[in-house]
Amino acid sequence: MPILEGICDQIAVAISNIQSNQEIAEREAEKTILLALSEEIAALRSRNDLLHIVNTRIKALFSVKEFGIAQIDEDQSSYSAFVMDLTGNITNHPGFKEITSAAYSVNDPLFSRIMHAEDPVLLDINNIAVEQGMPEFVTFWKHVGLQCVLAMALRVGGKNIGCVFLHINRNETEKIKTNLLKAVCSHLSVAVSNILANEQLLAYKRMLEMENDHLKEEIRTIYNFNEIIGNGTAMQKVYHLMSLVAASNSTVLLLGETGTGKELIARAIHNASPRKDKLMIKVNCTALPPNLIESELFGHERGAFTGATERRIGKFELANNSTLFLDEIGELPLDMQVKLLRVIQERELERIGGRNTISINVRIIAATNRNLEEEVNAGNFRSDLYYRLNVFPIQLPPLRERLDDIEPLAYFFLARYSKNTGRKVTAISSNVLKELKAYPWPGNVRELEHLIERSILLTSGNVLKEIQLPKNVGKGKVDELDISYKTLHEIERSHIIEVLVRCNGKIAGIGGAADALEMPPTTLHSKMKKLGISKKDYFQKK
Ligand SMILES: Nc1ncnc2c1ncn2[C@@H]1O[C@H](COP(=O)(O)OP(=O)(O)OP(=O)(O)O)[C@@H](O)[C@H]1O
Repeated sequence: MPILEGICDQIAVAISNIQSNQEIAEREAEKTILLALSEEIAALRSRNDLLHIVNTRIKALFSVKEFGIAQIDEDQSSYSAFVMDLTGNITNHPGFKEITSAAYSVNDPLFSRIMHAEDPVLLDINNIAVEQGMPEFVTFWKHVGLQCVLAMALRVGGKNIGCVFLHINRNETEKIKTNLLKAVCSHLSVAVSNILANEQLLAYKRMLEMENDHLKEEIRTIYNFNEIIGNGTAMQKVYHLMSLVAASNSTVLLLGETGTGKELIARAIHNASPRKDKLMIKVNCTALPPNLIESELFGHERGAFTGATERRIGKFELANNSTLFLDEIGELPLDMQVKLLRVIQERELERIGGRNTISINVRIIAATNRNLEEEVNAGNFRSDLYYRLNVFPIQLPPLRERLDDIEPLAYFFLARYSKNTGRKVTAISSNVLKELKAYPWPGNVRELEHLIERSILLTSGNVLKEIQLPKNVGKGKVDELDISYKTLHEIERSHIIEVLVRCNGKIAGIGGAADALEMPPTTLHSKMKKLGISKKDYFQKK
């Protein structure tokens, strides 16, 4: 017998060894599963990601037929579905949608039991009494014939955040490894918590984006920047700066290439300022010969100089309690720069030939397409005036850097000039839009405006299918391009027209354009004839 006992002992040891080895192997397998799961769970961001992982990994692990994860809602008094398995037949039952979209009280007897348990709770659905306060989905479970549901609380840092429900067949319940299920649930808890945090972040982001859109809209409407077209990033920056400076009295310096909308922006700033009830006064510093600029800006008394037959109020005085827009400030002659600086600093002026000092309250907006810093370094612009003007610079982007704005601008001008010309051109072909976006626009928005105006006149149907863009225009410096953009003939013509406008159309005699241009009236007449300048050019402009 002792031999038999010995054999039995050895068999027992062998069985025990086999069992231990099996357990070790199983534990190793579980560890591998959990490790893989934890890596996947760390990477997931959305409910769909979670659904995918549960469907592909966890379901098979515990022979789960269907599953659902519930979350405790923000108010902490109810719970509702976080994710639902939609792959099984249960989804086809009437009432599934209502049951899974409802919220239930965290104090119901079923949920309380799950939340207070440390281990998974096995629910035999047939035997659950539908007592008072039981959530409605229990009746639904009975109705659709679920056998057993294994429920386990989800917790993060000791705090209940929801629970998982696993539908399994009765004969599978024995095989469930409680410790593995608990470990999986702790991973699921982290996943649910991460997803909720991520969703909250996205919600904040969306809210901020909406607020931002709203603020942008508010800026555009309150400050009435509506007539300015273009909503791209570059223009958004401009609108933002405009809204910051509009209400103040600060001097604004608008910088940007020709035709980028400096005057438009100056008007919008004025219209958004407390001075909006008075007209903004504009002075174009290139339009007048040096000897007229001073009188233009500061006015003159009668008899102050030859030709001063009347007292003249200068633009500075006209702009009192309003805004003075000094366009092309970079062209102002050096001696005028000194005078301008003095008036800006002292806030008072004297008319030419006058004896009284006149106090003025003027807000200055200056604009230039020159690089004023370079002009200062070259000695063409006084540094002290530059610092006085450069209080709040706003740089306007060239059109070639605002590709997103080209289409809305083109349509804006299409609507404007179709209306003006009585044509019904309502669309722009995609080829034309492509061409517009590829062109470097040395003359910026003004050039686009003129091109659309011209093209409308040449179009017969209601779609703009052809445009004539200048050839061989590179992306070089705009100053260089300007030369090819405006001919000498055009410059001379527009300069003479400007002077005629200032001189009220008077050509000869004291205060006449010939005098201002320092040429005999006969020469001016013949030049006007050659350049095709007629009365309508300078009287209409006024
Ligand atoms: N964003 C815009 N939306 C609508 N129209 C615009 C826009 N920018 C410019 N324009 C139009 O383009 C033309 C030229 O604009 P504006 O005269 O303001 O440019 P500018 O930069 O002052 O030109 P310059 O430097 O040659 O004086 C105007 O008819 C103006 O209304």
